[in-house]
Amino acid sequence: MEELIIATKNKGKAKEFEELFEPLGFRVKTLLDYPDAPDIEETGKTFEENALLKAVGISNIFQKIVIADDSGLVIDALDGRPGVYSARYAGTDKDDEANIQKVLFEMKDVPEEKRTAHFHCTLALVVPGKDPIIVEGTCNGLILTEKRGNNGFGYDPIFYLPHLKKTMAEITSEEKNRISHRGNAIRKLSEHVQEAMERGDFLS
Ligand SMILES: O=P(O)(O)OP(=O)(O)OP(=O)(O)OC[C@H]1O[C@@H](n2cnc3c(O)ncnc32)[C@H](O)[C@@H]1O
Ligand SMILES: [Mg+2]
Repeated sequence: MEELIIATKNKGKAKEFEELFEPLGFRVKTLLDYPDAPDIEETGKTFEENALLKAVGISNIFQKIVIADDSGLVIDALDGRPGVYSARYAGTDKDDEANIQKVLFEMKDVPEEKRTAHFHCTLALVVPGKDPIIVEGTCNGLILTEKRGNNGFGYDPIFYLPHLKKTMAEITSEEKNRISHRGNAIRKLSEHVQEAMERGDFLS
């Protein structure tokens, strides 16, 4: 079985990558399996720049095929914030609760029809010695005024999917993978990964 390294330390993302890539015949490893891997600073101004920084940085260390995910919540009424700063919006890195409370506070006077938002995911696939491949996925929704549901991670409890009448934290991970920004991006990328496998890029 081919091993795929995902350059993430986010447990929620790691679970979704496993669920989406393992049925395709890959053994998914993340940086949670390599605790000594360095933190790559996300100094980019776009999702693409940060995804590339993480994928290239980790691929250079392991000399293996690496995928990185840079993602976030883009809220129209907040001019696109938190955007690339989604993980650290409230200051400390990856404090989901503080990030949600900051968004809810900033959105407190925004009427329902203006609470539109989307999740964005950019994936970078780096095969050593080859040009990187970039794909994107999005998922549209509305920002609620309070949290609902316990599944998922990050901003899922305040991200409402009107067609399902549920938040991203009230649906199962199978349902989330079918419709999410990450699911959509991974489905696009999986074709490139299969092609790399057929070319023999995984043999090293
Ligand atoms: O950089 P890595 O190690 O992959 O993990 P991270 O959590 O820092 O990931 P990002 O830098 O890409 O920041 C993305 C943030 O956007 C939010 N986010 C991304 N995808 C999400 C999803 O599917 N559901 C809810 N929130 C999400 C969440 O707050 C993440 O921490
Ligand atoms: Mg990050």
